[in-house]
Amino acid sequence: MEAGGQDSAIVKCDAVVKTYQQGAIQVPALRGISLSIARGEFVSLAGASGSGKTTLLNMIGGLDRFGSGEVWVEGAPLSRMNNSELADLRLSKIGFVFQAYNLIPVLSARENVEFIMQLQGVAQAERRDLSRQILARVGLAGMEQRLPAELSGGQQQRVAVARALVSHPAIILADEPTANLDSKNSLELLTMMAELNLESGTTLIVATHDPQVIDFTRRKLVIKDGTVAEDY
Ligand SMILES: Nc1ncnc2c1ncn2[C@@H]1O[C@H](COP(=O)(O)OP(=O)(O)OP(=O)(O)O)[C@@H](O)[C@H]1O
Repeated sequence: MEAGGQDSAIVKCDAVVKTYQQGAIQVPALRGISLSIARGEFVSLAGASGSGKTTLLNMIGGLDRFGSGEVWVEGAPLSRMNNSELADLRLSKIGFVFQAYNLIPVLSARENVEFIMQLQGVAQAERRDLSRQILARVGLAGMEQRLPAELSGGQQQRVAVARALVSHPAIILADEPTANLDSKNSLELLTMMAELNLESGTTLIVATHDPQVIDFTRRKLVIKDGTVAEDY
């Protein structure tokens, strides 16, 4: 589907299939996912455990390869990128809020936020400035020097969101960002993400089981057995 890259979608998937190989067994995770997400949308990916939400985020984020179909990010087809091009795409366009990329425990909140910018080659003075601003923006002014263990779960998630946001990625992919948060902290985090979405036009794609998150997002894609079962 060559035209997939030409329209205004920031993320587009066409018939994406992903099968994991576990020893001799093939585990189908995505069985033909097609979707289109416009710039600036705030979308939840809902669905039962094992339905394929995390796998889909991994495909969109260029973290893993799909078997067939195509994923376009800002019009660029990921299947045609080599690993180093995928790494560039992740670093330049995508912010991740994933449990698997938790905060680095020996780095302060500020250092955690600066880490990605360091990889991106942002100069130190600018890193300081930007990390201070974004931490203030997520309500953590005065806590910049704290280690993750010295912050609450909700505050740690705010640092993770700040880290994902600091370099203004076009897209933020979040996997269960409210896991381990109570409903008050979840709502605060969601409100903050929604404000940032409106202010900066960042596209947010959030995989979740949490009904509070699903209610909150403007668009909901329900994933069932590796396909899009509902889009409303
Ligand atoms: N690395 C892997 N190797 C083998 N099978 C995998 C792997 N990762 C995921 N799967 C399988 O792929 C399917 C989809 O998994 P996925 O993690 O995408 O679901 P999910 O909707 O994110 O689930 P959850 O809500 O529990 O996180 C499941 O059957 C899962 O067991």
